[in-house]
Amino acid sequence: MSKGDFHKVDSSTNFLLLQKNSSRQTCGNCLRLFGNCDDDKASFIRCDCGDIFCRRDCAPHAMRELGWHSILCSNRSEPMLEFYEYCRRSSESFTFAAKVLAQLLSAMSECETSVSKIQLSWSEQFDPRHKWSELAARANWECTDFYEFVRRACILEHQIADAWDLLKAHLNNRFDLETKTRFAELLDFEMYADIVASIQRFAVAIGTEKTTIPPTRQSPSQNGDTHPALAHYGSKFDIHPKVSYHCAIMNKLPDYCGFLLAPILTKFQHSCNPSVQVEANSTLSQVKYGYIALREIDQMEPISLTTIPLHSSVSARDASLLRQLGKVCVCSRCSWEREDFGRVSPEQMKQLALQAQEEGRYSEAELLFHCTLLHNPHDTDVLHAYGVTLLSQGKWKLAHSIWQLAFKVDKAHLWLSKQFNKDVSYAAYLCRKCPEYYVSFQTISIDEIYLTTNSAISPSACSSWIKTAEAHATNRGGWDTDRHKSVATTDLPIHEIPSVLREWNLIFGQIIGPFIQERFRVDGDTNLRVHDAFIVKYDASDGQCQLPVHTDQGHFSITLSLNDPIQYKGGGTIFPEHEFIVRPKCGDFVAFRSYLTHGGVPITSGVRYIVVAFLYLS
Ligand SMILES: O=C(O)CCC(=O)C(=O)O
Ligand SMILES: [Fe+2]
Repeated sequence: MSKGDFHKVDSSTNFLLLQKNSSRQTCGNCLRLFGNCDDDKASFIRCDCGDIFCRRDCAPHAMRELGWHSILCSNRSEPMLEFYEYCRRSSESFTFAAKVLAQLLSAMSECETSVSKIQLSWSEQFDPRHKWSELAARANWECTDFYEFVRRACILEHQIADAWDLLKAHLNNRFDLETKTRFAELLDFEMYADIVASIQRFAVAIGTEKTTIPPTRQSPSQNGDTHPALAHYGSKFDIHPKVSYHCAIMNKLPDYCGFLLAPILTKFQHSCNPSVQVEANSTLSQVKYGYIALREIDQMEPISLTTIPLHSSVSARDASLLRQLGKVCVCSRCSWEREDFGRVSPEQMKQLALQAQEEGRYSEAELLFHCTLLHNPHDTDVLHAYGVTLLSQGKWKLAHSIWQLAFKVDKAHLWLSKQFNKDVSYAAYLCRKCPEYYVSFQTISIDEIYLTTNSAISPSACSSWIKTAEAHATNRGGWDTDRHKSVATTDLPIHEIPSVLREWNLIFGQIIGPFIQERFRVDGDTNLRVHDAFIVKYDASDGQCQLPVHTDQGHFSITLSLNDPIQYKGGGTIFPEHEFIVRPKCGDFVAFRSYLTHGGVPITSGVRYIVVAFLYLS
């Protein structure tokens, strides 16, 4: 499989289970999250018990006469209320298992599948050799006393028997005689205990939301094609209240909403350097899922996924795995972190570095790339990735020099040659002892946000830049929309438009450079360089009209208006933490430190053109 390939898995035995304590409005069947807007409110239906379902797809499926939710609904059922309360106090695995059982019963009521076929397929898929009570006792086992372990397992055995009694009492009331007879073999303690054990062993936490940290603007080629949900899938948690998986998840994952139980999870081995991650499609009433390759996977290489959260140290991961699977991991990442370096080949080091980079563990990635380069100093792909990791840590100067060095090694490298051309296109500004500039300005905030006020660039130059950019866009078949990954603008890089580049370099040397040096107190003899500079087009009627809140890549950023705010409605650069929107007039710019959170306010009519530049000191 190549990196990013998605492999769909066909299986009828997949279950999505909503985390019951989830306070948000989530469909109990497909886990879709509903917002507060009127459209969302109209698209779900609330059962009297409080659970909600998508009105169109999931409600007819789950709430029909023998739908899984109707089978388990606590409304007007004393035993069911007691069951849920008991599970809350003992183990949530019992609730999840009841849902799985109800889904099996519901599927049976719809087709002619025999009970024995369902039982057989369950044991083939989930291999229920392990007793839940022992699995759960091990999951909570911090002491080494075997008798204590056995004592706990006995208590847990009583718990599952009590839970089953309550559930069975409800199901006995719920079904008529004919249905009971038909389902008899499934309404069996052994089957229920097998389901609980499968959940304990194999269910993985899944989430649907992205992180709330403001993204950084990065170009796609710098970061590879990271899958957006990387951190959110494929982590497994002990489903037992004594192991605080709420805390485990809340601390380590940005957000999540439930669990997936699927046969494929039983087939792949765990690795702390996994080759795939599981993805579930939660928009349909039926669960569809598959796995996505996180890197190139050789045909002979066994596929692996993670069954624990990966953001912890090797000792914490060892402890989780021991509790979960009764063994420790010997993957290359664990060997590296245990400082057993002899077991890690240079190729594995490279892979670990790339993994660390994708997961945002940049200092670890830097060290790994460094060691990889000791073995092979001329690997230009590694040099490229090494630069990206340095850049992500704000080491702009070092990153650019590594790329320049790498370009000298391989002048045919596509990305490196593009970067080289860009670097040599932009003039550097050499900071002086006493910079001179004639721009008047206003201070917007004590956090050093400055707005120029006397048209740093003439309005006629601005309109000629717009005309040239539009002509350039027409010639090349349109504006660029994918130069930046997480926060994309509709833009054109300045270094690709020669006449604009010439004028930019003049203005940068005469106005912008001295202004930045003076306002931000940059030492003399330091070079101020351009990491990226581009013309952005916001169009209210077509394409992009706003930019989400983010931080930039550089030491300083500027946003320069190429047309006047009267030519559009809305717009401007917003600094949400300062509760301020800055709207420079044509030819003026706002300058700030790139780490300040900011965004582009939506325009509601007209077109807004700006120049954005990210600058760094070298
Ligand atoms: O629209 C704006 O004023 C902000 C643009 C910006 O922050 C960017 O392109 O990085
Ligand atoms: Fe920005």
